[in-house]
Amino acid sequence: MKKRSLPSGELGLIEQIQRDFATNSSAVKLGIGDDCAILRPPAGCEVLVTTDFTLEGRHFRRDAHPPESVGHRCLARGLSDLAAMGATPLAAFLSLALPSSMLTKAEGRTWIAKFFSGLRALAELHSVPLAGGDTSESPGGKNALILADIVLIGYAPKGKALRRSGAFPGDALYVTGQLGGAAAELAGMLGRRKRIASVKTTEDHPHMFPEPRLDVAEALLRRGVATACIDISDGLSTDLAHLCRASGVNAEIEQEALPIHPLAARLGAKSALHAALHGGEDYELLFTAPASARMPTSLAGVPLTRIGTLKARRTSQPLMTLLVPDSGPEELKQGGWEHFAKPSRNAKKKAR
Ligand SMILES: Nc1ncnc2c1ncn2[C@@H]1O[C@H](COP(=O)(O)OP(=O)(O)OP(=O)(O)O)[C@@H](O)[C@H]1O
Ligand SMILES: Cc1ncc(C[n+]2csc(CCOP(=O)(O)O)c2C)c(N)n1
Ligand SMILES: [Mg+2]
Repeated sequence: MKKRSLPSGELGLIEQIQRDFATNSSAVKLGIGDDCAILRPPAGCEVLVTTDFTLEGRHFRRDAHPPESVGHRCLARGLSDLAAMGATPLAAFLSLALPSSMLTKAEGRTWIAKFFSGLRALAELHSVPLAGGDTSESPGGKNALILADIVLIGYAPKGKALRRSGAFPGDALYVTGQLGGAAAELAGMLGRRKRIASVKTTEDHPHMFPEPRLDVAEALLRRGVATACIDISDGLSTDLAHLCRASGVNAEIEQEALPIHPLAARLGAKSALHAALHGGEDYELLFTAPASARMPTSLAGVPLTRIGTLKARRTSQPLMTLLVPDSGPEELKQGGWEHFAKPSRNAKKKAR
């Protein structure tokens, strides 16, 4: 968002957003400015919709996260859900509640401008128009928080969207990219005394600037090989459990096959494994394909790693098993992020 015309009040901010996100996308027949947007999905496609909160104190901290990262991650969360189903983005909608001081004070206005510049950079990268939203003053006076909700509308050819429920016993299990990097970077950020003032590049920042795997998902859909898919937002162990339950299968993971992110590897073997299995917010894809399918080592420039195999559902056996080298199979418990868990549970997991 350009700094020359700083927003004043709700209408000023909306007009600024309208100017900065002007679009000539043929998918948006009517964008920001009326009671509803009018979208035009391509013929022969189904519409996919997802929504995600970005809440101060829960998903980011104003004293730890650069505002560009907050804007980027706000959109990335929704784009990653579209990628998980093989969908192509059509438009985004942003609902934003801001403390009133953020519009009246220069520091607050700068924060808002940087938030939007982070969001817009990712939107431009993936050609996603911002077609609407809502703006409100968040309650709480001096203690008011920044609350954002992003809605993503996407499309996929009729009947082709990938689901969590399509996997079969015997299928191979793959992940994109590397695991544990987001948790490792976040732990480093929360351990610092001051906010990171500016970042030179969005590359190699798995927590601050995750890269939603839209291109990989599109390539998977084109190849028609994936049977099921989910994105890793809450941690591999938790999201794999969702896929297993939805597909009615058990899973076996080979610990040694897990592609550990270098930032996690630096924490030492035990913490690195914990970050990779339970860390969350890596926004990589976890997908399945018949074991006989030929899978390339990378798709759309992103490495693919086979990390395990699905088994027939047996309630007498654990839903998920970890094959540990030199020790044998262990039950893999669902240990990722959970809202409403006791604060110490999620916090302890980060510190370990
Ligand atoms: N308050 C709600 N009302 C209706 N449906 C909801 C509500 N909260 C979640 N859901 C639905 O429950 C399902 C799982 O939601 P969840 O937020 O856990 O998605 P996810 O993709 O696993 O996680 P993430 O939020 O990290 O993307 C989705 O279909 C979602 O639309
Ligand atoms: C300040 C701060 N503390 C902790 C975390 C970690 N965290 C928050 S929500 C979440 C899971 C995904 O969220 P959701 O289930 O809402 O999609 C994770 C791993 C963070 N990002 N910022
Ligand atoms: Mg998801």
